[in-house]
Amino acid sequence: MSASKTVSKGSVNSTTIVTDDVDESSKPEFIYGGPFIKVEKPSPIIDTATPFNLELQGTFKKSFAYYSLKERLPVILTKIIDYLSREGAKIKSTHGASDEDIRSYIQYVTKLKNDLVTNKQYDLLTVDTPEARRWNQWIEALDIKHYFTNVWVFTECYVYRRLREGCELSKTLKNFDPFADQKQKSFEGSLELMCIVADKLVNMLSKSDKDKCKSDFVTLLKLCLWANKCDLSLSSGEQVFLNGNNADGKATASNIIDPFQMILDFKDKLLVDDTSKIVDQVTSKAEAMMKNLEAPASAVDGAISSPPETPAAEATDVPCPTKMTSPQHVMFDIVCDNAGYELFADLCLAHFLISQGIVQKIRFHVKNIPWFVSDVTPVDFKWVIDSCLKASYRREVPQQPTEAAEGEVPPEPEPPRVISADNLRALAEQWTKYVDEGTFVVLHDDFWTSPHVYRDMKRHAPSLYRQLQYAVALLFKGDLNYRKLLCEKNVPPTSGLEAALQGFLPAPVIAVRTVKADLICGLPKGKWDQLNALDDKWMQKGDFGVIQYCGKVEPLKVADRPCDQYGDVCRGAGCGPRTDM
Ligand SMILES: O=P(O)(O)OC[C@@]1(O)O[C@H](CO)[C@@H](O)[C@@H]1O
Repeated sequence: MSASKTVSKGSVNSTTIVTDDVDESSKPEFIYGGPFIKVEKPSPIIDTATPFNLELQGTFKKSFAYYSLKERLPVILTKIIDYLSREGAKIKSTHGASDEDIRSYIQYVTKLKNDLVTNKQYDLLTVDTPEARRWNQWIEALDIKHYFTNVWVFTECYVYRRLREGCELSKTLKNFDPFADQKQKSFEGSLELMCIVADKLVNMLSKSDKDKCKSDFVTLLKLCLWANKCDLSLSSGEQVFLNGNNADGKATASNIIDPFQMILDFKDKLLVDDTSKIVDQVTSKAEAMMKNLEAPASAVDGAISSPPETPAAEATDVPCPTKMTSPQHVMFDIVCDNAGYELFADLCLAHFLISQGIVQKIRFHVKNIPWFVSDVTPVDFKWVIDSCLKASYRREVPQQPTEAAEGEVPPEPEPPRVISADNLRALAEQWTKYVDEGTFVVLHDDFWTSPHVYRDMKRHAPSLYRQLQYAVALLFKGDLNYRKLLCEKNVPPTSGLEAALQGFLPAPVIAVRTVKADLICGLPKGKWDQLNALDDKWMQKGDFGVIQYCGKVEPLKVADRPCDQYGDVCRGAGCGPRTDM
């Protein structure tokens, strides 16, 4: 490891990036009463991969966390700086910002990047909001407050939270999303894929027999999985093409990329496939819940579907969640990941579940603030549906001519295949209705943009935990959710999901994720070694995927803590009419 820091030019638009090792061992230190002298301190960086059963962190030099903090995240920050410099005029006119506002944000991001690459201690947030104060308490409670030395997920979340703070501190940039353009471009680049999927989805929506329904449900789960390849944080903002190789990934004049065909082509890359179990369990649990809702409360074994002693409750009031032990609706929850094509795929699954009558509501959990470049925010949720609604697309693809047998007249050429946005627009129209009538509910709890792993949700966000307990199942999309489900711990790859969740059991968990970080569970014995032998970077590329299920659930009892809104005076109802329970 070099004794002194070297600074070299980074690859992105000539912005300077510190590219040597994070090395704290040779910093001069002041000894009281003496001159500045060199004090050798042990380097925090260890030349190894993350050992099993430890949390991922940037100090393991052979881990993706190290590479990510050293190379990827600084590039993401540099791109924001470049974007602000390049598109300053546009940003100023959209947000009514001044040159000074843009300059201040650039300075803010530049300092953040320098602090990251030199492994400084986290700064406290300076905005004064209850949520920022909570962040500061979490930071203050840490034993280790350095970017590389603390747990990777904390550092990454902290960096995205700080990016937000830069906007919060500005008078004019409060609604600025530094990733909005990238998300938009990625959506536009996937338009043809969405048209192709929409054309097939319309044939899955009319009420079908049990077998077809099951096979379509399985297919849509797999569609959702491979849509998770389209993640702009892994690619540092570059557009991702679905069939792997970015250069070859574009559809050409005569070639169509069909996401349904990809499901078949990628069969061997799906390392854990619990889809059949998921479909059986979700459908039977949903059926049981539906019966429960239809039956009068007294007829249902032990279930209190409305709270006891609620004389003043309005018929339209939803009982207080602290007392309610069964939900008001049969609901399926999607903890979303990326906007654009991935959200589109989630909406397709949601639409299918509603139209087949499997559940009555879908709750989409999204991020409150711009997050990991391409994660869905409430604004993104709306523009994705609106953009589908307005989509205009048409391409005629010539069909391969059929060969004529020797001596026979060649058959008439097939007419070209027409790919258009007609069905896409029709679907989006229905999604708009679903949103308006509350069949699709968009929720954005602050917990999703906290640095906490899901084991700790009950402690940090008890109301959210309780809210999740009413779901038939929780579909966690993507790699970041997976890391938080596994408590950011490099568990032995053959350990089961239930053990890895460490007690996070609000409702059945479905984890759907392409592998983009070096942790995994549920693999068959020997598989991990076999994949490592073929490519030691296989866990960093998003080429492989898992669809995993844990059906173990903690029973939902009357809460032992008072109602969030009314405390001890809560009479069981009166928390206001809610659509999300
Ligand atoms: O959650 P997603 O979108 O599937 O992936 C998020 C991701 O790009 O971000 C992390 C690093 O920034 C990685 O774990 C992962 O590759």
